[in-house]
Amino acid sequence: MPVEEFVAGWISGETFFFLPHITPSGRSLPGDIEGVRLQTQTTYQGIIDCMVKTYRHESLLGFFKGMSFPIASIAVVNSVLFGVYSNTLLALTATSHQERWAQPPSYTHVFIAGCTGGFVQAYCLAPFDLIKVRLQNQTEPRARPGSPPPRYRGPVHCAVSICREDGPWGLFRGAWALTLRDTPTLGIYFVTYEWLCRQSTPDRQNPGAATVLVAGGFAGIASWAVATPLDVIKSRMQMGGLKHRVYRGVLDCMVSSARQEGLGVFFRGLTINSARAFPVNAVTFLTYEYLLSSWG
Ligand SMILES: C[N+](C)(C)CCCC[C@H](N)C(=O)O
Repeated sequence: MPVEEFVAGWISGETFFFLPHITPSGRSLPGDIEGVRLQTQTTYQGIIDCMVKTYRHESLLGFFKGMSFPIASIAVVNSVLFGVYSNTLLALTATSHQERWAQPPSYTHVFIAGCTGGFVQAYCLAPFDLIKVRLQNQTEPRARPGSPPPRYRGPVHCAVSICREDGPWGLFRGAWALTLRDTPTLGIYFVTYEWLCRQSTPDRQNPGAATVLVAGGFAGIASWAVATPLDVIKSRMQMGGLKHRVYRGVLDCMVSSARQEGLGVFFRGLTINSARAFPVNAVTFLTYEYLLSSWG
């Protein structure tokens, strides 16, 4: 099993976060917290309102809540996604990454490989994502003398508390919704990327850097656009049992959210998810392709 795809996925997942001087405010972290809060809480009127309130109550640090853990986990998860995707394509089409532009696989194969990568990565992502969502939903201001301490003191404390309260399986709360979100949408992710690259590149040639950036960015937007309804459900299921109500399952969560808040609930966080998806995925694909081609 070729491992360079896993390594390239590992590095490319992280690159975006190491470019703060190039994209000072483009780091995806603030956007991420707004998305999660808009989806799970009903006190915000929109992105701007959520940002203003977060800043007022929690200062700038509020925007970075729950992010140290995901940054560490992004490398692992991206490595699993790209590694499993590429090795599944290898199994289906008997072409290695280097041969793939010259002998392009069918879109069906790309879709199946993307779904497989998405399915496997969802289970690696589940505990990290749960901890992120739980920490991001803590709206208490930073600890002040005399004020009650927040429920979770940090990622490790959060993980330990969940294990203590719900057992180790508690870390996989919402994992099924996450799998439903990621399996088809990562198929769409790779199909969009391949399709856009092939549209703007002469037959059987490697795409240029600009093409990879644009195709990667739009692949991110397309997959987030389709994933947003299930992203809302996933975040709500992960918060179940805390201040929020417990749902009997994915369907129950969908029906009762729609009944109480209207169909618009499924599009909460869509704008912010798409805005962060473009730069993150443009850089991810560019780094991935660059690394694999330079390793020959
Ligand atoms: C499947 N889903 C849409 C959820 C994510 C697809 C893109 C993955 C990328 N690491 C990102 O964070 O944007």
